[in-house]
Amino acid sequence: MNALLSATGLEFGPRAAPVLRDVSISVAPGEIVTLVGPNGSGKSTLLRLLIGALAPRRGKVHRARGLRIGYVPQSLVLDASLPITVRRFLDLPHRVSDADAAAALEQSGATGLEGRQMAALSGGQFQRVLLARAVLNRPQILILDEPTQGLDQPGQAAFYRRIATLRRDLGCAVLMVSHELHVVMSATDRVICLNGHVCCEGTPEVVTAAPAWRELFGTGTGGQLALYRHEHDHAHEAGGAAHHHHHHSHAEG
Ligand SMILES: Nc1ncnc2c1ncn2[C@@H]1O[C@H](COP(=O)(O)OP(=O)(O)OP(=O)(O)O)[C@@H](O)[C@H]1O
Repeated sequence: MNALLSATGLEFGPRAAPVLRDVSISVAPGEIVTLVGPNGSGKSTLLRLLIGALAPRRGKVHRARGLRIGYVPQSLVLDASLPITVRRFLDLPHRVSDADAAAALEQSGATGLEGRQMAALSGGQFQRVLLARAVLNRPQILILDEPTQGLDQPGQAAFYRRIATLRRDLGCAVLMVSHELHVVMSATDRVICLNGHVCCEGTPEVVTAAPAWRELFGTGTGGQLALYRHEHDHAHEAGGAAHHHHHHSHAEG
């Protein structure tokens, strides 16, 4: 397989208490891969190793030659005392044309926000602007670290639909971290469950049946997933009724 991005035998953190041990991963062109795992299981660290922001103690990361990565970090704290408009934010770190900025905003569902102050955006708008900045790089792979953090459930669902559309339009692969298991499962080609090491990986169906998954997330998840899939098969993509419906079927189990 010609992976866009891959890693083998990654080790990170102190030997006595490794954050990651023997982690191998690869992402093929066009696929959507989701990393799941408990807090502190090394998901963000793995993404940062893959983009080259951190160096592993052992192991290797391989990026396809000239690979264009669009990275959306888990959080970005902007100094509210330094005003910056969305348009100027999109010029960081490289200036872009107005046409490219407008196109990226449109692709990210943030049309017309150019003149707004970054500090005045809602959480959902902020995430979409971060996504627009990642899209500007014409990425072959989008790497998203908990992109829907702080969004309500309809907001999350809309965000994942947008990711699917972007994947189709840009032809890019997507590697993301998420805690929203039920939504992720419906929007993902492959799931990798991380807990310092790769516990299990595969299609959503395979992973949720794995004993390691059940240990981490309990058997309730399987039931919720079945419910979600059932509803999802009935295809109600947009509209408040669908969200309402989903909300009920995803009560904690
Ligand atoms: N540069 C670093 N050096 C050493 N340890 C680190 C470094 N960065 C993070 N860690 C540690 O690695 C562990 C995993 O952190 P990480 O942020 O990767 O987890 P996560 O799975 O993304 O968690 P969450 O779901 O809470 O976001 C944490 O214990 C953290 O303190």
